[in-house]
Amino acid sequence: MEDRFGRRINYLRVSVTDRCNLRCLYCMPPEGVTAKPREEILRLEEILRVAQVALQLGITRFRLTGGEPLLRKGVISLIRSLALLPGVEDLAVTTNGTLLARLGRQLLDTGVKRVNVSLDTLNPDKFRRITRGGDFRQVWDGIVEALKLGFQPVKINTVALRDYNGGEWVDFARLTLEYPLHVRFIELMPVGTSWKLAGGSFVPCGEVQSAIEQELGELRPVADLQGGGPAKYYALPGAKGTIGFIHAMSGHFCASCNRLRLTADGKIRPCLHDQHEVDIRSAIRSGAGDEELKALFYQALALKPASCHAAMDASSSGSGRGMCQIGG
Ligand SMILES: Nc1nc2c(ncn2[C@@H]2O[C@H](COP(=O)(O)OP(=O)(O)OP(=O)(O)O)[C@@H](O)[C@H]2O)c(=O)[nH]1
Ligand SMILES: C[S@@+](CC[C@H](N)C(=O)[O-])C[C@H]1O[C@@H](n2cnc3c(N)ncnc32)[C@H](O)[C@@H]1O
Ligand code: SF4
Ligand code: SF4
Repeated sequence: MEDRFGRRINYLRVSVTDRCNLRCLYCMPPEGVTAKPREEILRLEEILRVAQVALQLGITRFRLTGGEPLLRKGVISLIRSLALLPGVEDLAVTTNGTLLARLGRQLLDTGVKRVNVSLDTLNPDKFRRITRGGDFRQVWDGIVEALKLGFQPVKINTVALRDYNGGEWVDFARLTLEYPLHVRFIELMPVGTSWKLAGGSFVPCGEVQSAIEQELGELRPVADLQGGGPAKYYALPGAKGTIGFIHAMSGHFCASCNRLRLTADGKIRPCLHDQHEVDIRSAIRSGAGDEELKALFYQALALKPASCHAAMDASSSGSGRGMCQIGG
């Protein structure tokens, strides 16, 4: 599929649940988000149906996200079915890692080869603070298990937050010397309203890169790692892993955007930062055929903006769905 700006769209981010077992302060409000009633959430077979239609349209890469995707009942069997669909070239999961030690083996057996794990601090107390109660050890054990099992690449997503992990960027970078981990620093984005709690901690990736280079020497650019995302990758001399930067705010990458999103409640969302959505759930439930569902994808494609400068302005008030409801 190609959109009206000539961008090739071949990637669908699928949010399989709006629930999460953490409440990261920039993603969720302190009281959590009221989960949608179960009947509003796409059933597993409905997600598969959407994926089958997407494949017919040339979407070949899929990422499961959420909320916390590994919390969704039946997610392993969903992933196994997705992996078996003809034409799927890339299937990956973005997770907070809390269930990875437990489910890693089953996940690998589905055919998924790579995982992205979110981790914003290496300090258990800070981790508890940022995630409002999470256990650092669970996530770290999950990451170690993923490496042991042979997931490749294992990427770490770290939102750069001056007041919360400002002293740790170099420690994260050092991880790539010791482990074949790919640490990506992400700029905080104004999505929903919760990000505002951490808004004052926004740091551009350039500053993180300078801090790392000052301490550990120049970062050399490396070829893109396996993936379909916007990160730019670098490495330290002799490192086993890489360091990536996702300049979502300071140098956005909309001109090469390749993706659509499917929310847990069955809406195709053309852009992370734009409130437009196309309801595919109602169509599926009223018995629409593949051609009608394809038409909804084209409708979403037509709504895809060239970029979202206004919404991505850090001074934006933020509204609409939060990251945990869109899937990042
Ligand atoms: N602005 C913007 N941010 C995005 C987009 N896609 C992913 N991100 C952000 O990038 C961060 C990492 O996303 P991941 O779920 O790990 O996915 P990815 O980086 O696309 O994955 P790879 O395929 O491994 O490259 C998250 O904070 C996302 O919100 C996008 O299209 N636009
Ligand atoms: C919404 S989470 C969903 C998947 C899973 N629960 C996890 O944390 O990996 C996906 C990604 O979005 C990132 N994220 C959430 N809110 C963000 C924000 N306001 N700005 C930048 N990244 C954000 C998280 O750090 C995570 O890496
Ligand atoms: S970033 Fe992921 S783990 Fe943290 S609250 Fe949001 S959905 Fe949950
Ligand atoms: S902000 Fe929207 S257009 Fe830009 S890269 Fe993200 S999803 Fe694509």
